[in-house]
Amino acid sequence: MIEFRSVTKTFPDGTCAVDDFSLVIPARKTTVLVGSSGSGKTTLLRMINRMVEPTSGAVEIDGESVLDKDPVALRRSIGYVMQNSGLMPHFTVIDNVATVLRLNGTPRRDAHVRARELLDTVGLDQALADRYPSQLSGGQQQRVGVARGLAADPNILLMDEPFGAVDPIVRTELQQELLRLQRELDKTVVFVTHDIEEAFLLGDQIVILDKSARVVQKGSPEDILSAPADDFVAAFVGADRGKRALHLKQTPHGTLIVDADGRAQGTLVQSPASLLDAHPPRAADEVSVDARTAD
Ligand SMILES: Nc1ncnc2c1ncn2[C@@H]1O[C@H](COP(=O)(O)OP(=O)(O)OP(=O)(O)O)[C@@H](O)[C@H]1O
Repeated sequence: MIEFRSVTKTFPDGTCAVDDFSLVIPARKTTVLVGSSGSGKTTLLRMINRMVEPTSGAVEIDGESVLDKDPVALRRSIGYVMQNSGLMPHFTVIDNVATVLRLNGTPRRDAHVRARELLDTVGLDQALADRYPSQLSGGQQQRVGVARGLAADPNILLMDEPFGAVDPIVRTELQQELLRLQRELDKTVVFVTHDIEEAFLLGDQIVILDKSARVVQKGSPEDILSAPADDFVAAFVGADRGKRALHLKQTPHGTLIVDADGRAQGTLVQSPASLLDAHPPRAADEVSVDARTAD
């Protein structure tokens, strides 16, 4: 478990990136920090591995302040994946993945064996092992970045907009891979994005941030969608528009589900009434219809 307690970060130029931020990040779940540019997401992430130190307050991992840990050892024990992969251009793929293991003292041969296993883990062809980063596509580079982040088998994986710079198709592929990896590896993942769709897809816990990392709302995707805390969140998650604003439409052949533009999104395969009879709701978010999507 990671915990922020009343954390503030003011940079030397006076910029207050984070103001009195508190949050519990549960172990073995994915927590997504989502907010617009400059809301302090990266600063929060970097305070976990001490790449940035708080001005006041505490960041704890399993009850121990990160400030009591050796910063280098701490950084090597936490996986970190950046937007532009952050690979070393003059290192081959295999050497990039093996870097942390080598720094931790693993002999070269063993580090390479483990690095090759990691290429499999992230779905990369072994044939790419001896290439340089510039000889890979953006999506492949991000996979190498993830493999490198996982190399030391960290309990915690920090991911800073890791799929921000790849095209939408590859992005969807990488998101699905991350969901698969998370099911297999069971890490504590802290993921930063400004994309609410990505947050809803990947997050067990979503934290919506405004300027200076003010927490506007936190909860599961269901919590947030069913009860947006205010107009800012409702607008941010698009609860009232597009494919999230769904209506039932009766047709001669059955009930359709249409979006805000009237486009068919799916069919109703079980009526809400029979669903409710079978499973009385405990919370508003459980009142849902079983829809077969059109695409
Ligand atoms: N080293 C620094 N010195 C001064 N100000 C900084 C520094 N790093 C970040 N900031 C400022 O702190 C604020 C938060 O930055 P941060 O990078 O954490 O936001 P972010 O939400 O991750 O943004 P983005 O989505 O654009 O990456 C911004 O106003 C930024 O300009």
